[in-house]
Formats: sequence, structure tokens, C-alpha cells
Amino acid sequence: MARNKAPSVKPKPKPKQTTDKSAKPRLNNAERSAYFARREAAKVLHTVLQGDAKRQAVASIKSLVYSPSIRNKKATFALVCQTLKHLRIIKDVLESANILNSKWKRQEELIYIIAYDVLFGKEISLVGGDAEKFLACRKDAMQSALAKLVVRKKAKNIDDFIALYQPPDITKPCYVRVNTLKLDVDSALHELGKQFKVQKDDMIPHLLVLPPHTDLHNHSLVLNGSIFVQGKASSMVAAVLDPKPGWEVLDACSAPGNKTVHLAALMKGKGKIIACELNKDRAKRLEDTVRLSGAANIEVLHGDFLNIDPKGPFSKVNKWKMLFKIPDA
Ligand SMILES: C[S@@+](CC[C@H](N)C(=O)[O-])C[C@H]1O[C@@H](n2cnc3c(N)ncnc32)[C@H](O)[C@@H]1O
Repeated sequence: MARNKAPSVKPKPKPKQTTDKSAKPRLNNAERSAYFARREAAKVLHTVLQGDAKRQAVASIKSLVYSPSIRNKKATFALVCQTLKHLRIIKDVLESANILNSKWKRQEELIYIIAYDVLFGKEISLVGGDAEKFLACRKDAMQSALAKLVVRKKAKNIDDFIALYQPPDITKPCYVRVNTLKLDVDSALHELGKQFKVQKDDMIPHLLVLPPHTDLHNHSLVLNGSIFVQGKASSMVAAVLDPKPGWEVLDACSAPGNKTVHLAALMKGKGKIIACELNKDRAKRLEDTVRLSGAANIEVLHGDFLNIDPKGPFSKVNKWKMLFKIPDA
């Protein structure tokens, strides 16, 4: 009699024991989102610090954070701002605790972000990555370096100490430019004077000066395009060019269009302005600014101004007049 042969079943491989010390711990949702926010913040911080180092203007922190690649915008923005606010302290602590070795120097922005969490963050668990692990092991050294710095600076407490590291509060006045296509300067002075201390700028015509931090974003004159909140430096550009009614002007990189509509106001809406803008969304923003200003002599050109044929209708652009006001001979 043939014996029933037991089917040959291969024994199931036993699940591997996670004895590997380098295996990443499982993260809960909060830890996972903190882990990603730190990496996204480090990327933004890298761009900001590189721009500072090369003295190059980069986009604002807000616009860097609002790029589609950043998932957790709120947390990333907060981390970048807080790390920047405490950066001088963080660097001093890392230096005096001798922490930033050559391996981590290559990822210094990530280290700064995590160091912010170690020194000033609120009970954040430092898990998720090797950088977190690296600084978690050095938490005591960092906190004691911070304590020594507080004593050395003779600060009463940590808040006092942080205040000592902040740059002095240099408050700049608030500037608004009167859009003379819609309103004259005296009427604007009168209207704004009902609520604010306001005076004419002593250098730029049609520019008014108000106290620092004046919030005009919802003011009816702003909403209807009678005045534009525009800084003094930005208002200088069209004022220096001083275009006359009837000129043809090419604004090569226009959006959001504050200088474009300033040109239109100086030209009293006469002549022609070609306003070029490469970016589609910003070109829409430019169109909104033009509409708000009431200028009828601006043509928005969505495209690359470098593609404009220099031998075409713009061949008569006087390059010197683009930069300086040259008195006519
Ligand atoms: C700093 S903003 C200009 C600000 C503007 N002049 C104002 O005062 O409101 C620079 C703009 O130039 C645009 N831009 C950059 N390169 C360009 C190009 N080759 N052709 C057209 N627009 C360009 C950018 O998309 C951006 O909107």
C-alpha cells in the first residue's frame, strides 16, 4: 500500500528579526510630517543663505515655501523663519560644542534646522533620520553650550539672551504712490490724512510717506487703484526715467507691474508701453495691476523679452535712456 506522502511544503522563511541597529524606527504621523518639514525647510534655508552669501536677490521665503514641491507649507515656513531668527545663536552653540564636523558641514542647513528644534523647539521628538540621531546624541552638549553662552553674555534669562542676538529694529516708513491717472496728490493727502499722519516724500514726486507699519492693504484708495503701496526704491525707477506723454516705452520684465503703471501715470496715459512678462501666472497678475490702474496705454506681452527682434519696432530703444535720465541735447 502506497503511503500517503506528505506534500513537500517548503517551510516559510521566518520573518527577519530587526536586529539591524541602523533600521529606521516607524514614525507616527506627527513625526513623519516633522521629518519632511525639516528637510523641506533645509532646502529653502539653503537657497536663502546662498543668496545672502553671494549677495544675490532670491525670491522671498514665502514664495520659496509656496512652490508646489513643498508639501507642509505652514510648518516649513515657521521652521525657516525661526531658524533664521536664531541662526547666530545656533552657529555659536554648534561651534562651542564642536559639533559641525566635516560630514555634516555638507548638510549644514539641515543641522541648523534640527538644532533649532533641539535648542528651542517644543518637545519635538528627534527621530526619523541620521541627522536627527546625530544631534539627539549631542543634545546635552548643545544645551550646556547654550547655558554657558547665556552666562557669558550676562543675560538674565533665555529670552533676554535671544533679544541680545537680534538686530536692532530698524523701522522703515510706509510709502504709497499716488496713481495720478485716478487721483491728484492733494486729494490723496487729504483722504489719507483723515486716518494717518501723512506727508509728501521730499525726493520722489507723487510719493507719500506714512508711519512704519501702517496697514493700507484694505484701504479703499488701494482697493480702487487710486494709490499703490510701493517702496521708495521701487518708485525711483520710473521717476528717474521720467518718461514724457507720447513716449514709447518697453518694460522688459514687468510683473507685478507697479513700475509699469507708474510709467503710465507719468506719461499721463499717452503714448505706449509694452509690458513684457515671461511667467504666465505673473502675466495675469500684471494684467490685473494694469486694469486696476486705469491705464489705457499699456499692452501686456506674455513672452520672453529676449525674443524681441532688436531690429524690429524696438530698434529705436535708446539704451542710455533705459538707465539714466539724459537731458536732451
Ligand atoms: C523682479 S520682477 C519685476 C518687478 C517689476 N518690474 C515691478 O516693478 O513690479 C521680475 C519679473 O521679470 C520676469 N522675467 C524674468 N525674465 C524674463 C524675460 N526674459 N522676459 C520677460 N520677463 C521676464 C519674471 O517672471 C518676473 O515676474
